[in-house]
Amino acid sequence: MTSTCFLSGTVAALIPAAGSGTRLGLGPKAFVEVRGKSLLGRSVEALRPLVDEVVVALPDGLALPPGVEARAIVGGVTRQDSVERLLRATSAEYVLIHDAARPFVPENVVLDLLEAVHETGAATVALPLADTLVREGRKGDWGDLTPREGLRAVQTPQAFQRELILNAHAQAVADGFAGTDDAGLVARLGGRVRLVPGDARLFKVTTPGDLALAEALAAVWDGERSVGRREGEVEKARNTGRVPVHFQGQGTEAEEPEEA
Ligand SMILES: Nc1ccn([C@@H]2O[C@H](COP(=O)(O)OP(=O)(O)OP(=O)(O)O)[C@@H](O)[C@H]2O)c(=O)n1
Ligand SMILES: C[C@](O)(CO)[C@H](O)COP(=O)(O)O
Repeated sequence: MTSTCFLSGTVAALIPAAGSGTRLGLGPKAFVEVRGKSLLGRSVEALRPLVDEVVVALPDGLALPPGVEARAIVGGVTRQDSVERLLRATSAEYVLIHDAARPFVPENVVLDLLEAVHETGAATVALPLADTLVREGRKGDWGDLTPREGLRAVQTPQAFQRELILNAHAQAVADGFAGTDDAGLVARLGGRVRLVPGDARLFKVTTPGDLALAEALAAVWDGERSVGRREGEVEKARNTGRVPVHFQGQGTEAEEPEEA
């Protein structure tokens, strides 16, 4: 059990990392390195101090990169399959589902999410849009303008009571519904999903251009860590009771572990 003031159960970070990275074109994306550290390693490193255990879904036949401290299982054919397997591989009361492909995770965002999930059972980070939005028309020309007010770009991490999101996944399978994220599976059943303000640094590394951006951001991000600023923030949060778990480093029991 946790020693939180706002969550009374264990929390597992579940990281789908079993994609093939087709759009990036450098092999399985989670293993691609930015300034000497894999995207997966960066995601695990950011979440591990804030949760009870970290479980990762990997492509069949691949092992965790050296130094990445997590439990690994074999992922599925789609992201949704991989997440469903991860959900069955933990018995934690709460889960934080996070794409390995989003390597920069500000801890204040995670703490906000965990606070929100206590109230609603489901929460995601979502970013207001800054650009004008238009649907492409004929011959690649300007089509219909889409008002951007109220629109949000959905990111990860997303936080859930595990039973709630397990049920939403089971219902999606039963309905043959393929979603693009997990919060949407709860929302399609009428469940409430709290939106927590996102962060531009949580962008998903998808195309080669994103990798260049990640390299540039990593230079700043790693610099902050090396002077202890980010760890200091976690310590401060822990001392004020904002970190929702004791972090003893122990895992929770898996229902159907399929070790990678
Ligand atoms: N069968 C799959 C497909 C995707 N993912 C994970 O889901 C996250 C988001 O997926 P995406 O960015 O689309 O990654 P890829 O599927 O690797 O990329 P692409 O679609 O370009 O092949 C990634 O961390 C990816 O590893 C997964 O665990 N299992
Ligand atoms: C889950 C997600 O990151 C939320 O924005 C996104 O939908 C994943 O999409 P992908 O095409 O599987 O990368």
